Amino acid sequence: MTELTAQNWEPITEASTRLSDDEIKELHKSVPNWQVVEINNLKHLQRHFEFPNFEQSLEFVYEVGKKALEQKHYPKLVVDVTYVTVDWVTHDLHGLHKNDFVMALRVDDMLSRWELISGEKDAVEEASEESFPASDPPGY
Ligand SMILES: C[C@H](O)[C@H](O)[C@H]1CNC2=NC(N)=NC(=O)C2=N1
Repeated sequence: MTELTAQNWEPITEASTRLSDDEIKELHKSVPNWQVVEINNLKHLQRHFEFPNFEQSLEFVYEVGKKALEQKHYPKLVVDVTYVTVDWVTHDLHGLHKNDFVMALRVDDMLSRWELISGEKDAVEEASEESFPASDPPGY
């Protein structure tokens, strides 16, 4: 099979069609932790992520949201205290497109760096608190 990569994005045009079941099966091999689910006769790509607390769930959703904004391809995000569900579908095509698999792969790539990302954030917060203590913000 041709390996899916995070760069495989294709613009949706009038010629674009949703994937066939065989194509879905093939692309699914690149993101095995995601599930293909059928909702109201439409196939979606979903993954459930667990986090130790709501803060982490929210940070994760924010990072996924930034990826979505970069690409203007938007997921359904369900945030609960200790889990997040990410759901991709290409609404314009009423089904799955390769792009949904590309986005899933980008989320997986981001997750593999997740500890690093949250670690860096903590460090940044500490540094800015030192420079501008909450009791004495700049300009006050
Ligand atoms: C014009 C605009 O780019 C399109 O409507 C995009 C926006 N983001 C989208 N996101 C998703 N998930 N599916 C779409 O069909 C879609 N369409």
